[in-house]
Amino acid sequence: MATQQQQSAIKGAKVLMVGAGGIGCELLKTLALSGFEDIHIIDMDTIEVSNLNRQFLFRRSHVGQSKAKVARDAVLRFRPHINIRSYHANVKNPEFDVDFFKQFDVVLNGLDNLDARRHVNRLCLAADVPLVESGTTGFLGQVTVHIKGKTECYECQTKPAPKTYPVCTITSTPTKFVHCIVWAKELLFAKLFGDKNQDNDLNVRSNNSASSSKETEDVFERSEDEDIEQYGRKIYDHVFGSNIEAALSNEETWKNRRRPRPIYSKDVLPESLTQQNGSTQNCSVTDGDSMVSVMPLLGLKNPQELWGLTQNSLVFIEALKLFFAKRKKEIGHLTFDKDDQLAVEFVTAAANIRAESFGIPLHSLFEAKGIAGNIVHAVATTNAIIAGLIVIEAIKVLKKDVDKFRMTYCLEHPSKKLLLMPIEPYEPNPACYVCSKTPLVLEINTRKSKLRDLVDKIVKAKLGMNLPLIMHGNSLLYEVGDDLDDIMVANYNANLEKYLSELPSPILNGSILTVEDLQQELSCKINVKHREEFDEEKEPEGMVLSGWTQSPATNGESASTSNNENPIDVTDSSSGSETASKKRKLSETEPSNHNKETENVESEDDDIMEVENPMIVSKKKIRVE
Ligand SMILES: Nc1ncnc2c1ncn2[C@@H]1O[C@H](COP(=O)(O)OP(=O)(O)OP(=O)(O)O)[C@@H](O)[C@H]1O
Ligand SMILES: [Zn+2]
Repeated sequence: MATQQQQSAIKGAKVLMVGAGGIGCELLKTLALSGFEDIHIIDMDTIEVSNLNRQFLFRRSHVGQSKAKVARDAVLRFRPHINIRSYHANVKNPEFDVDFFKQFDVVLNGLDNLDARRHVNRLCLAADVPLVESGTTGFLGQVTVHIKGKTECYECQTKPAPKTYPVCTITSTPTKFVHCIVWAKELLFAKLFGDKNQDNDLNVRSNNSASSSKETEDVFERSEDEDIEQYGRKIYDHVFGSNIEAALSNEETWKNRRRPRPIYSKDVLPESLTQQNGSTQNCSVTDGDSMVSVMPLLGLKNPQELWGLTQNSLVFIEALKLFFAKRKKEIGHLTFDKDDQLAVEFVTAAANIRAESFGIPLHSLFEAKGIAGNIVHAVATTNAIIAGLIVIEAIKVLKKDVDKFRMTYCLEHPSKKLLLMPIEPYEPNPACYVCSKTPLVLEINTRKSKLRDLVDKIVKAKLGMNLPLIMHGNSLLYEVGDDLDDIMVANYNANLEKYLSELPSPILNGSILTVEDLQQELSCKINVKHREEFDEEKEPEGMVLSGWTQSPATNGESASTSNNENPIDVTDSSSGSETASKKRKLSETEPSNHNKETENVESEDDDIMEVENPMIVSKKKIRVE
C-alpha cells in the first residue's frame, strides 16, 4: 500500500511512457492501478499477432491498430476517470522536442532499441527531466534511474560491442552453425537479393568450364533469358561445390581442420525440379507478396522438423525461384528480415547445406530463424517484474528520495539467494560525451575520407544524431533542416563530396570539430587525428572513433554497412546490458574499488551476451528493500 505522501506524489504527477510493447503494457496497467492519473504514451508500432502472447492489453481483433491507442483504451476500461493520452508516432519525431519533454515529471522507457533509448536520454538531459530506463532479454532485465547531474546518464557507460566473427571464419572455415547462418544471411542472401553495390566478401568469380572464355564472369549475375532453375543450380554449384573445391586446394588451411565436402546439385537433386514439382511456377501468390513460402509447396509443415540435405537443397532452389518469380521488384533492395518467411526459408536451407559440407550439425527452420534473427524469446513474467520496479523507482523519483534510488537487475538464477539485485546508482561519468561534454577522438585519413563518410559513419551511425550540424572553427560545413535555402543546400551537398583536407575550412590533424543536433540539444567536440593506414580487417570503416556508445546493428543490416565497427556482426543487445567499466557510486568517496565485472552467459549457439554481475559490488552497499 502506498503511503499518504506517495499517493500525493503519484496523483500530481505527469508521466511520459515511451513504448507500449511487452514492458509498456505491463507498465501502463501498473501505473494506472498504482494511482497515476496523467499518463502520456508514445509508440510507433501497430499490434501484430506475435505480440498477443505477452502484450495482454491487446486482443486478436486489435491486430493492425496502434499499440499506444489500444493500450490506452484497454486501461481506460478499468480506470475510466484518469487521463491517458496516446501518440501513434516515433519518439524521434520533431514534435517531441525539448519543450514537449519539459511538461513531464518523469519519463519511463519501455523500448527495444538503443537508438531510441539514446534519443530519449538526450531529450531528458536537455529538458532536465528524470528518466527511468528499462530492458529485458528473456529472464534477464534491468531498471536504471538517470537524473541529470546526479546519476550517470544512459550513455555514460559503453554498451557491449555486438558479437562479431572474423571474416575468414565466416567465408572459409566455419565450425559452428551460427557461422553458416551469418554466411547465408550476410553474404549469400545479401549478394543475391541485396544492394549490388555493397561490398561483399563472397567469392563471386566463376571458373567452371562454361565460363572459361570469360574468367571474370560474376556468377551471381543472371542474364535476362536464363532459366531460373538453371540459375539456381549454377549458384548452388558455385557456392557449395566449386568454391569448396577451390578452398580445399589450399592444403595449409586444412592441416589442423576437418576438410569440407563439396556438394553439387546433380548429386542431391533430380535433373529437373519443374517436372517433379512445378508448383512454384504455378502457385497462386501475387507479385510482391512477402508471405510467399515454399514450405507448403514442398509438403513441409513443421518448422521444428529437421530437413535432410535433399530437402534443404529443394528449399534452396525453390525459394530462389520464388524470389525471382514472385518478388522480382524487391531484388536488389532486400536485407534479411526474420519476419520474411521466404528469406528465412532460403537462409535456413543455405546454412544447412553449408553446415552439411563442413560436418556441422543441421538445424530446423525454427532454430535457424532464432539464430538468424537474434531472437531471445520474451518472458512475460520478466516484463511484469521490470514494470513493477519501474513504478517503484518512478515513485522515489517523484518523492525526490535520491538516497533510495536503485538500479535493479533481474537475474536468471538466484545469486546469494537473490533474484532481484538492487544497486545504488553511479555518478555521471566525467568522460561521457553526452552528459559531460568530453571531446571524442576521431582517427581518420583526412586526405582520403570525404565529409560524407564522416556524416554517415560517425555523426549519424555512431553518435545517433538525426539533424546534424558540423562546424570547424567559425565555418559551418554541414547542416540539415527545412529552413535552408537552395544555395546553402547546394554548398553543403558539394562539401559532402569533398575530402576533409580539401574543405573550405580544411579538416586536418589537430582540428577540433563541433557537432550538434538541435533537436536533441546535444553538442559535442571531436578532436581529429590524421592517420594514414587502417587495418582492413579490424577497421573496415577506415576510421576509429574513441569514447562513444556502441550501437548494435539493426535486424537485417548487412555486415559491411557503415554501422558496424567489426566486419561480421550478429547480435542485437535489446536489454541495454553493459560491459564492465569503472563506475562511481553516488555515495562513494573512493572510486577505485567498485569496478563492475562481467559474467559471460553462453546461449545455445555460443553467442556471448555480457551482463553485469552486480554481485561483484561490495555487499555492504546493497540495501534490499
Ligand atoms: N523510436 C520509437 N518510437 C516509438 N516507439 C518505439 C520506438 N522504438 C521502439 N518503439 C516501441 O517500443 C516497443 C518495444 O516493445 P517490445 O520490446 O515488446 O517490442 P515488440 O516490437 O512489441 O515485440 P517483438 O520485437 O518481441 O516482436 C514497441 O512497441 C515499439 O513500437
Ligand atoms: Zn553520460
